[in-house]
Amino acid sequence: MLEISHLHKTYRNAAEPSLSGLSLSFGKNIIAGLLGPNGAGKTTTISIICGLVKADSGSVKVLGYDLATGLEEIKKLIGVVPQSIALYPTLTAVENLEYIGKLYGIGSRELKEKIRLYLHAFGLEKSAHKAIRHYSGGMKRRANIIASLLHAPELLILDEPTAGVDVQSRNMILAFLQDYHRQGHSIIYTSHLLEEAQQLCHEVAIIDHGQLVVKGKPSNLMTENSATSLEQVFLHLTGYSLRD
Ligand SMILES: Nc1ncnc2c1ncn2[C@@H]1O[C@H](COP(=O)(O)OP(=O)(O)OP(=O)(O)O)[C@@H](O)[C@H]1O
Repeated sequence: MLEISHLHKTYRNAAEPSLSGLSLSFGKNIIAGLLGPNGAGKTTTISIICGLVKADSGSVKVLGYDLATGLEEIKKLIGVVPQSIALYPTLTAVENLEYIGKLYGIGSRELKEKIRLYLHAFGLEKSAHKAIRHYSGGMKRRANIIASLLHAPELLILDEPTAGVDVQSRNMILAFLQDYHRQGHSIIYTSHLLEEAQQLCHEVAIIDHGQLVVKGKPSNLMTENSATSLEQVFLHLTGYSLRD
């Protein structure tokens, strides 16, 4: 589903590159984890994949389409859940979702039904007509995910979807991701919660300083590094020094 080759990116006025020849690939129909310490380049990579940021060089293929020539096709096939909440705070969940669904050209009957189903699935039906600014952190995150699902993306990309939410919301979000995968979709997600990634992901790529450190199945990485957890593998390979 994803092939990244020799990706370089240095932001304007930045002293250091954010990506320094990153190469990695993930096969189709898996839950993949993109992991790394703060500043490793995860969000930059996601932003390039979805066309928000332009790489300086290198190539990216998403679901068989080359980013350089097929961005419009790619946009139709992927859903991106950003780290920050991308909803209008003064609008209700239904108003936000209707607006986003219309941007995707979804017919109004189908859209209403999808919104109803997803609000129910994400436990938000009672707050459907409440302004987003009155939502709790967990509710905002759940609504943020629905916004990226309305067009039924083949590949769902989520940037720290479970950051800062309570255990109940986290549990719900992870169960949804597993269900979405079972329905035949692919998922790429980033997280700093390595126990979560170990349980959820079929494959993980650990990146640091804008380069791939290692990629593989969590269980294989643990065996290869004589570790009993993915967190041990992560610390072993990326070190203990603070990054800020
Ligand atoms: N718009 C920008 N302008 C300049 N530098 C940036 C910009 N966005 C990110 N960076 C820098 O690029 C590097 C990689 O950042 P990025 O956000 O991709 O890392 P990350 O792995 O997602 O980190 P985190 O886990 O903290 O979210 C960091 O050094 C960051 O400061």
